[in-house]
Amino acid sequence: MRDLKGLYSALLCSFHEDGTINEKGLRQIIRHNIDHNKMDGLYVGGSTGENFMLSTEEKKRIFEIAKDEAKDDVTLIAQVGSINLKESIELAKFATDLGYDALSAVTPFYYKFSFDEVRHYYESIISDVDNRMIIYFIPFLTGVNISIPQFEKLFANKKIVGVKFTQGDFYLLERMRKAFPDKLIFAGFDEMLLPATVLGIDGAIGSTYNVNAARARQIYELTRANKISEALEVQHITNDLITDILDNGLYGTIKLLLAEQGIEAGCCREPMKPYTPEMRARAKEIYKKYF
Ligand SMILES: CC(=O)N[C@H](C=O)[C@@H](O)[C@H](O)[C@H](O)CO
Ligand SMILES: CC(=O)C(=O)O
Repeated sequence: MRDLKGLYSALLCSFHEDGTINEKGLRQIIRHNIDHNKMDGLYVGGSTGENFMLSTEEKKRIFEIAKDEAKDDVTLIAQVGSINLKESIELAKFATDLGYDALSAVTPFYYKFSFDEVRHYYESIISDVDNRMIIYFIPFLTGVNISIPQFEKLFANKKIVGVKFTQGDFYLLERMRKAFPDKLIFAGFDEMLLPATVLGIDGAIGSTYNVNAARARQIYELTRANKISEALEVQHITNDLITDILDNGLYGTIKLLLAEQGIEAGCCREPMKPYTPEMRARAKEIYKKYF
């Protein structure tokens, strides 16, 4: 079984202007992450992949393309979560059959599900597949919080091997690290890679690594080598960049930055808005400033 630790790009998906998947562009983004960015893995079908706006068939197609392009070059995690549990179960089987190294599922969102319902959801997704599950914990978008005792109940299932922790609460992160030394914790906020690394994460999964991989690698390795002030210099530049990206529209700007490097990263999926001339111009300025 493949070691899941390391740095992952949350894979973007390239779309044509009419919203259909641009397969050529998607393959280019995948290759760029492997060959140029030297990522340890790809997190496929996450928020960054605009997954929650796609049909089941489109989600499957993206899992297929990513596996076909990446082969066994890097670790592949398939995000299969959705509030349609039947769909999640189907996608978990599909990705496992394709040979994905692990699964991940966002906490079920929109309705105020009880913890028992959340637990049932995870147990159902993995019960019939021979694969590992990483909980996708992102309370600022889902509104779903999980306490340490609740994580303990989820982690009692040996197939649930870790969590993608997209949360800025470092007290909770420290408590998680102490409580679950044998589970994998992946940091989900690229802005806070340095402090999360100090607290002993096993890796990180992020959208900005699609373009800012070299700096992310430096932050991660310098921090692990206890060269904190050097790492902080790189985190400062990174956070200037991330602030500029967020200000101009997160996923669209990352795609426009990839386009500057000759990659057909395409558009975002509606209801995300099409690029305006101002947004394109600003992305060019950001590219010149940081790359
Ligand atoms: C919602 C979302 O995209 N979260 C990502 C990972 O969890 C992050 O990589 C952020 O995009 C990034 O840290 C910028 O805020
Ligand atoms: C990590 C992240 O952004 C994702 O879920 O795609």
